Amino acid sequence: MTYPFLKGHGTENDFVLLPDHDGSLHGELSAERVRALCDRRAGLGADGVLRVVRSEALGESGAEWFMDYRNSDGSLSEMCGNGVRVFARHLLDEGLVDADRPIEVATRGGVKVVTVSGDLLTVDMGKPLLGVDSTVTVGERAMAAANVDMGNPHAVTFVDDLAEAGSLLEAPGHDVDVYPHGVNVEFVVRRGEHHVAMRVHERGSGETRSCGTGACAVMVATAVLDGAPRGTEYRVDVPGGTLSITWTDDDRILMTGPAVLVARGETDL
Ligand SMILES: N[C@@H](CCC[C@H](N)C(=O)O)C(=O)O
Repeated sequence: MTYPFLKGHGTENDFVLLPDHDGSLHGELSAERVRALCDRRAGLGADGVLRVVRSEALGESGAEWFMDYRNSDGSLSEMCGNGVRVFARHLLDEGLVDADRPIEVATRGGVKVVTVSGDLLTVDMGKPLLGVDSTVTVGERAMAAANVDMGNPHAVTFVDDLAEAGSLLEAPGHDVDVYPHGVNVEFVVRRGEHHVAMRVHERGSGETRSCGTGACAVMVATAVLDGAPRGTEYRVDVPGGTLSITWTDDDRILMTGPAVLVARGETDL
């Protein structure tokens, strides 16, 4: 069976997009197929898959389009911040939405609203939830970590040097009582006023070059430590680029960054 695909990325967090407007792929997209698509040697290679489907085809409501996100190991996640921007870029390129109007994208973590300004897209990521702090471990070393839920779970730990995260070939250890469904772990260093840099180990995908929800969690944890007033914009550098993030007066997180599509073709699913 051949199937159309696109390849895109947001700050080098890369995705295979599968346009499936009528939802006919539903039973076909097994975890095994997702792993095969994301395989960087034997497949197309990606950190995750974005299935582009009309909500009504899934019996969902809330927005016309639903982002069915899968990690590269085939697992589901509630949300993908970079993915939402790339998803919206695809809808724009295909003329399926209007750049002058807010674009609504339903996700397992609720409806996200995207606005467009040239090459940059801003996502209203919703309200962050601060949970119980815990520790993450790298090798023998335990590090205190802030707990920020951006629709998906994050543990944010501050370090003096990003090399302290180690190779990240293996997932950092985490407290399973605090994160029973696994966690994305961010390591953060200060770069300047309202400016940080991070590395991330993503649940289900390993180390990636960017994580949008992770960058938002990092911004929230940093702003709390700083006692920063609402409305302060933070710059969060990731290995694949830079995201700008603001915590608004009405307790919402706005994330701005690029999203590009780089290829299209057909794949043997
Ligand atoms: N890269 C994404 C997050 C993808 C989901 C994550 N791995 C999880 O399992 O929660 C982003 O840009 O937010």
